[in-house]
Amino acid sequence: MKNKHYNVFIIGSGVAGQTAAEICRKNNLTVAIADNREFGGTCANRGCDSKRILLQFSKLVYRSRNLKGIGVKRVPKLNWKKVQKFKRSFSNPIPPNTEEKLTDLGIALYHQSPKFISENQVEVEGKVVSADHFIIATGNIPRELDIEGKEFLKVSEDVLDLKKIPKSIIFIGSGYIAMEFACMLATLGCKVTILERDNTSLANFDQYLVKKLIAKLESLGVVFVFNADVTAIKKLKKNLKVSYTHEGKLKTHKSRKVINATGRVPAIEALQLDKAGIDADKDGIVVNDHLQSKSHSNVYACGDVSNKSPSLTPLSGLQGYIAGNNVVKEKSKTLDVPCVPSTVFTTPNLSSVGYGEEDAKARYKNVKVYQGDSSGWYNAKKEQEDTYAYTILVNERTDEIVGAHILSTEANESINVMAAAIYNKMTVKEFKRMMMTYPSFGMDMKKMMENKE
Ligand SMILES: Cc1cc2nc3c(=O)[nH]c(=O)nc-3n(C[C@H](O)[C@H](O)[C@H](O)COP(=O)(O)OP(=O)(O)OC[C@H]3O[C@@H](n4cnc5c(N)ncnc54)[C@H](O)[C@@H]3O)c2cc1C
Ligand SMILES: NC(=O)c1ccc[n+]([C@@H]2O[C@H](COP(=O)([O-])OP(=O)(O)OC[C@H]3O[C@@H](n4cnc5c(N)ncnc54)[C@H](O)[C@@H]3O)[C@@H](O)[C@H]2O)c1
Repeated sequence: MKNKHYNVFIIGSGVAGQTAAEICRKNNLTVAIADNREFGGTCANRGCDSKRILLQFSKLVYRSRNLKGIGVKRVPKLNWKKVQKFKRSFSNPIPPNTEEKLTDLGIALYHQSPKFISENQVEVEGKVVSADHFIIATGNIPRELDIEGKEFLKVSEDVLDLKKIPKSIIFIGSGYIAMEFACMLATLGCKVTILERDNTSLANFDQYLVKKLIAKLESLGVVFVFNADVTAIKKLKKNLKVSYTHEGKLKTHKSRKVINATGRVPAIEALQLDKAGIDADKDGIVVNDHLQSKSHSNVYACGDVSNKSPSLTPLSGLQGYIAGNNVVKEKSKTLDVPCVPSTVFTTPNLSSVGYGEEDAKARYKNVKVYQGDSSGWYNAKKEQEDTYAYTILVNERTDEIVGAHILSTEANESINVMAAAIYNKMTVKEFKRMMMTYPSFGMDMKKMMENKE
């Protein structure tokens, strides 16, 4: 078997792996990167980017429907084949472009899953490769459901590649993935059923807003079954039959497709981490604030696969930057993330940054909760949108904004203003002093923080 040696061997070519690889290479280290799928990672190939391209079409249909009869004559009919072609015009070039970029930087590429065979060696493509440092950036993969008929389950990337809108679909789970796709497919005429094990959706989001989002999706035809425990899937002639228990009774529901949206887990199984003494738990590879493995100091982990959550693209990029720099100069960077904004890209968006109500109340003695329904406000009414609401949390002692949660058609953008405010420890008074454009959802946020009594 041939032997090779690099200063740094990186596993995974998503945003985390690529960011780390570029930093190491630009600092004149010899670098190799391995991926067992198409280069470029989840977000660009089969996640965020492709999703938002598809969602803009269902949003167009949704918004035209709201304005039908008051200026819009006909709701647009989509040519799904062309929508998919447009999506592929973004995703197809990702793997060759990524490979070209990395090769041009002088980085060696491997197209297989490496396996650790010792503390500083992996076996890949028939070679034994050793390295001074390893960076593991393998991301997350869909959680496997161990039920009868699991071979009939599809996952998020199958939804992204749908050749046509199915007549009916079941999502198991109601987190980010299920809610976004359920919204898209229901808007486009698919009968959507959600079977959720918990008693609510999006458990980590503000539940005052989640309730309103569930009601919105129900108005689009989505059927939610909470406290449902899926036990089996059986193939019928055209449909799949899902069996589940609900309130102590065994029930069944049929649909054309069944999507496993029960969460994503760290992609570590193929790596033989035990051979190198690298510790991992259910959240991923156990790392310190320098993203260095706690059990093996020459190994770093970054992105979704590290045990530092949440699993979102901007945080993976940041972690790749930290891991890469720490390989170049040990302990030069520390992960310190004050607040990470995120959005569930339903229509309307549910966006969140900073503390939730419960955590804010645990952290601060007195928390002022500004909460309300803004569906009667100009910005919602002009779009004929019936769902617009907010929860904003303020530390009463200092007047500092500590959390913001918004459900609106533009929440994905307006939450970034709130992220800047929280990051810079702005008080309500300072926030209100800022000039903003008019009319805008930004201006609305000042009004949200008015005392009603
Ligand atoms: C449908 C969907 C929608 C999403 N939408 C959003 C969104 O709107 N906003 C957001 O912020 N985040 C979103 N995410 C999450 C986001 O995609 C991830 O947080 C991000 O891509 C993680 O980047 P990463 O580099 O850590 O991992 P990844 O991008 O997953 O890269 C890991 C790479 O490692 C490779 N790999 C895995 N195992 C091995 C192995 N054994 N050997 C070699 N290579 C391996 C994989 O093939 C992959 O290329 C979404 C995810 C999904 C699935
Ligand atoms: N807009 C975004 O930023 C975005 C979009 C998609 C995905 N993501 C990332 O991908 C991750 C995975 O998304 P996801 O939606 O798959 O997971 P999730 O963790 O957000 O939600 C999973 C849901 O499935 C439920 N569940 C778990 N096991 C179940 C079972 N056996 N039966 C029924 N329900 C079950 C959970 O209670 C939960 O509600 C997210 O956590 C996020 O990090 C982000």
